[in-house]
Amino acid sequence: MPSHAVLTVDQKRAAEKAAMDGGISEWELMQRAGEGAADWVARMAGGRSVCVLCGPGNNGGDGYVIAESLRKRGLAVSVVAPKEPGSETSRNAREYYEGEVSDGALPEACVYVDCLFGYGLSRKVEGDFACLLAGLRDASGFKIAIDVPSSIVSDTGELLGPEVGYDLTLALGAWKRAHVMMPAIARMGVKRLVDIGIELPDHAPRMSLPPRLMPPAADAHKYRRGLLAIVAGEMLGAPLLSAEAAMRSGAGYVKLLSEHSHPDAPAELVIDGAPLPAALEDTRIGAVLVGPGLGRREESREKLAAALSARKPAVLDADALHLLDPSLLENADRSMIAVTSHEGELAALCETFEVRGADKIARAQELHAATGMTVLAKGPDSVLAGAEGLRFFTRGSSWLSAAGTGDVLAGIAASRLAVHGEPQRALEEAVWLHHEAARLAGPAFTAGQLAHAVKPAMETYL
Ligand SMILES: NC(=O)C1=CN([C@@H]2O[C@H](COP(=O)(O)OP(=O)(O)OC[C@H]3O[C@@H](n4cnc5c(N)ncnc54)[C@H](O)[C@@H]3O)[C@@H](O)[C@H]2O)[C@@H](O)CC1
Ligand SMILES: [K+]
Repeated sequence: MPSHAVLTVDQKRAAEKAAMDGGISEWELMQRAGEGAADWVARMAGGRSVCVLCGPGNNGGDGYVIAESLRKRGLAVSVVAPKEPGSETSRNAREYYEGEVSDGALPEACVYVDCLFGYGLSRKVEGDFACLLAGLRDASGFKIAIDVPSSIVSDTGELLGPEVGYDLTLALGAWKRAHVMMPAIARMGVKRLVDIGIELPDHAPRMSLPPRLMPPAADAHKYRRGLLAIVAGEMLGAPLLSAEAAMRSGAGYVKLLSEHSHPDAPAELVIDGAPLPAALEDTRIGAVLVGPGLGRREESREKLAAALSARKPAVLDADALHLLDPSLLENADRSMIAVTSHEGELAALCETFEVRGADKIARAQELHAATGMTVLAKGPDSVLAGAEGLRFFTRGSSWLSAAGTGDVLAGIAASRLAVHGEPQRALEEAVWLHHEAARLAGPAFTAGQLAHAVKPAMETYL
C-alpha cells in the first residue's frame, strides 16, 4: 500500500539515509526514482518528443536517468542543463545518459520534464535557471514537475522563481509539504506519487483518507443517532444554513436554540426558545455548534460561555472564534472542542492565545498544543491538527469560495460530532463531505444548494 505520509525535507532526508544505511545506494534510489518517473512521462508523451531540464543536484540526476530511460524506449529526447552536475550521484547519472546535452535555450518539444531543483531549492531562482523556467512558463506543451516544481520551496509551498503551471507533478518516494500547501498546489496540476521502496515514518503527518461512514444501527432512534443543538445569535441566516447541512450529515435530531422566531426555518428543524443555560442542560444533547451568526456583543459572549460550560462536545466557528479567550476555556472540556477557522479566524485565535507559528501548519499545530482544542485551519489547503496528529487534504472545488459555505462546513462537523463524539474524526469527515458536496453541486452553487448536496455526498462514503 502506498504511504500517505507528508514529509519535511529533514524527514525525507532521514528516510533516505535510513534506506542507504540499510544497504541501498543513493544511485539505486535515483534509478528507482528516475525509472518510476520515466514510466509516467512515457505514458504522457505517447510517442511525442520530450525535453528534460536538468539542474546541478540530485533532482537533475533524476532528470538524466529519466532522459536515458526514455531514449532507450525510442522517444526523441533532448536535455538542457545550464550547469554541470555537482553531487557524485548526479555525476553518475550524467555519465549514464548517452544522449546530447545543451546549455542553451529551451527547444521546442511536446512534453517538458522539469528537474532543475527538487527539495534542495534553497534560495531565489536567478540567472540562467530563471530564464529557463520563464521559457518553460511561456512554452506550450505538457509540463511535468519531478518531485517538487523547481521554483517551489518543499517545506512551505512558497514560490521563489518564475511561476510555471504544470499539468502533472510526480512526487518521488513521499509527499512533501509543498504537495498539500498553497500557493504551490494551485500550480502542480494532477499529483501522483512514485514509490521508490523506502520506509517512511509510521507516525508522520499524513494525507487524510476518505472516511467510511456507517448507517444508523438497527436499534437507533433520533437521540441515539445524535442530538445536535445549534446556538443561534444575532444573524438568523447563518445558523439555518448550518442546520440544513447538519440535518443531512447523520445526526438524528437537530435543534436551534433561539429566542427569535424563524419563519424561514425548515419544518424538520426544532426551535427551542428556552433560556440557553436551561436548554443546554438536556443530557441527550450529543454536540453543540456555536458561532455562525452569533455576533460579537456581550450577549453573544454570554451564549458562548454557556455553551462551553455545558462541557459537551462542541464545534466553534465564525464569531465564536473572535470571542474565545483563555478565561472562556477555563470551564470547558477542551479535548472535546473542534474549531473550524479560516485564515482571519486562525490569525485572531493565534493572537489571543499568543501562538506565533511561522506558517499555517505551525500555527494550527501550536494552537492545538496551546489550547487542547482540535483545530481545522480551513481553506484550499486545509490543515487539521489534533491529538491524532496532522492531517492534510487534497484541494476541494474552488467554487467553495462563496459566502455561507463555512456555515455549511460547521454544520456538517457538528452533526458528525453529535453522531460519535470524536472531534478530530468529525472534522476530517466534514472536510471530505464538504468537498464531495461541492463536487456534486457543480459550478456556481449557493451555500443553500451546497447544504442540500451533503445528502448525496453522504452516500459516497457509506
Ligand atoms: N537523496 C536521495 O536519496 C534521493 C534524492 N532524489 C532527488 O534528489 C532531490 C534532492 O536533491 P538535492 O538535495 O541534491 O537537491 P536539488 O537537486 O533539489 O538541488 C540542490 C542543488 O541546487 C543548488 N541550488 C539550490 N537552490 C538554488 C538556486 N536557487 N539557484 C541555483 N542553485 C541552487 C544547490 O546548491 C544544490 O547544488 C529530490 O528532490 C529528488 O528529486 C531522488 O533521486 C531519490 C533519492
Ligand atoms: K523539479
